[in-house]
Amino acid sequence: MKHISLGVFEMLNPNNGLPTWTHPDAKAKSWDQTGYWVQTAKLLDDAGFDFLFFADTYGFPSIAGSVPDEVMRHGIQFPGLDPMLLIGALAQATSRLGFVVTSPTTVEHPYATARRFASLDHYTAGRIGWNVVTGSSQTTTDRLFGIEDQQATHDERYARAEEFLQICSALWETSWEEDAEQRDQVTGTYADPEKVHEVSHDGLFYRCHGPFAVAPGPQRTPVLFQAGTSSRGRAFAAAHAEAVFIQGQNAPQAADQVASIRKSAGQVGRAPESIKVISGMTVVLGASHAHAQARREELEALYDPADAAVLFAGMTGIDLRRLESSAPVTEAVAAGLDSQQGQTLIDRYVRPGAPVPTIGEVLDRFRLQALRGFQLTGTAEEVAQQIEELVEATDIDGFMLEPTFGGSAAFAEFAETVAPLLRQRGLLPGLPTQDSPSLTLRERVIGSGPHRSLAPESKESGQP
Ligand SMILES: Cc1cc2nc3c(=O)[nH]c(=O)nc-3n(C[C@H](O)[C@H](O)[C@H](O)COP(=O)(O)O)c2cc1C
Repeated sequence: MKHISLGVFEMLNPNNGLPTWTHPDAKAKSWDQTGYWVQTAKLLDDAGFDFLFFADTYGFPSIAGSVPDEVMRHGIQFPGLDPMLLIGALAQATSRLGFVVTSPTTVEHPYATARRFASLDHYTAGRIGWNVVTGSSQTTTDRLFGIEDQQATHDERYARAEEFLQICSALWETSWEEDAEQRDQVTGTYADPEKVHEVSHDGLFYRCHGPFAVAPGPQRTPVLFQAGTSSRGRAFAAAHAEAVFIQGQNAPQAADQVASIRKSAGQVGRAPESIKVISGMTVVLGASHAHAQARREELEALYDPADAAVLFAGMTGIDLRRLESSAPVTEAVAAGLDSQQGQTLIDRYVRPGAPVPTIGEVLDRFRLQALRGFQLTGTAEEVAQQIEELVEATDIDGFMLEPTFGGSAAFAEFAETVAPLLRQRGLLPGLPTQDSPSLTLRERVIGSGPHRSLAPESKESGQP
C-alpha cells in the first residue's frame, strides 16, 4: 500500500464554503486571529500532517453586479483575509509542516507573484507551494479591479495562465545560476553579475524584462498545485502541475479523474505517476456509527438552501433561483443562463447517459457538498477502512481534511483516532521524530526535489 499525503484545506474567512460559523464549536471569533492559526499549524505539525492548504479568492458571490444580502448577513465567503500574509508566522511556529497558498493568474502580475512565492520559499525554508488557479467569482473580482470590460473567456484565462507561468518559471529557474549568490564578506561580492541573467519575455499578455531580484530559495520553484478540472484545466495541469487538487465525489468519478490526469501527463512526456492527485474530504467521526451520523445531520442542518443558491450563482454565474426547482438543470442553459464560469461545476452534475437532475436536486447536492470532496461518516475504524478503499479504487495520492464545524478540534480528533489506524494499515508513514530530516514540501509530497524537475519541453526551449 502506498503512503498517502495528508493535508488540511482551509480558507481565511469565517467558514469553508457554506456558513457554519453560528455553531458553538465554530471559529467565529478566532478565524481572523494569528494565534488561532499558529495553534492550528502547530497541532498539524506535531500530528504529522504534510501541509496546510489555503484556498483563496478576491471574490465573493455577486449576481448581475450586485451582492445579495445573504452574502454579508450570513458570511458567505465574506469577509476574507489574505492567507499569504500569515505564512511567515506559521512557518516560524512549525518545523516540518508545508503550506500551499492559492493565488490567481488573472488579476495578479507574474513578476509580483514570482517574487512573493520566492520570498516565501526563503521564509519557510522550502516548505511553500502555490495553488495556481484561473480564478473563481470572476465577475466580482473583475469589478473590484476595474477590468469588467476585459472579461476573458474560460479558455483565454488558461492561455494567460500559460504565459504567466512561463514568466514565473523563467524567473525562478533561469535567472540565477546555482552559485551566483556568494555573500562573500571578504571580497565584498554579494552576487556574481556574470551569473545572474536577465529574463526577457514579450508575449501576448505580458512583458517582463530584467534579472530576478530574489536569489533562489531551497526549492527555487514553489511546489505547483493546480485546481480546475475542465479539459483545458487538465491540459494545463499536465504541462505544469506537480499536484492536482480535486474534489472527489465518489470512487468511480475520482478514479476517472485520476486516470485522465495521469494520461494527460503521459501525453506530454511526463511520468504519469509523477503528478500527484489530492482530493478534499470531509470526515465526520463518532463513537458509534449512529453517533457519527447524528453529528453529520447536525452539520448538514447548518447548510442553508438559500445560501447554497447564492453561492452557486456566485461561483457559476448561473442564478438557478430564477427557474422552477422541478425543471431539468439543462434549462439553465436553454434560458441563456449559461456562462463561461465554473465549467467544472456544471460538468459535475450533468453526466452523459445519466438522467438530467432537476434544479432542486442540483441545488441540494450542491448544498451538501459545495466546495467539498468525499463525504465520510463513521467510527475511526470505519473511516480508515473507507480511506483505504478509496485509495485502492482510485489510485489517489492524498487527501485534504475539510473543516466541519469550523474549529481545529476535528483535525485533532482525526489525528488521534484515524491517523494511527492509517499508519497500522501502511497508508501513512510513522510520525516524524526529533532526528527526522527536515524535508522541503516537494521532497515530502512529490517525492522529488528539492528543485523542480523541468518538463522535457522546457529543457528543449534553450533554458539552462
Ligand atoms: C477543486 C477546485 C478548487 C478551486 N479552488 C479555487 C480557489 O481557491 N480560488 C479560486 O480563485 N478558484 C478556485 N477554483 C476555480 C478555478 O480557478 C477555475 O477558475 C475554475 O475551476 C474554472 O476552471 P475549470 O473549468 O478548468 O475547472 C477551484 C476549482 C476547483 C475545481
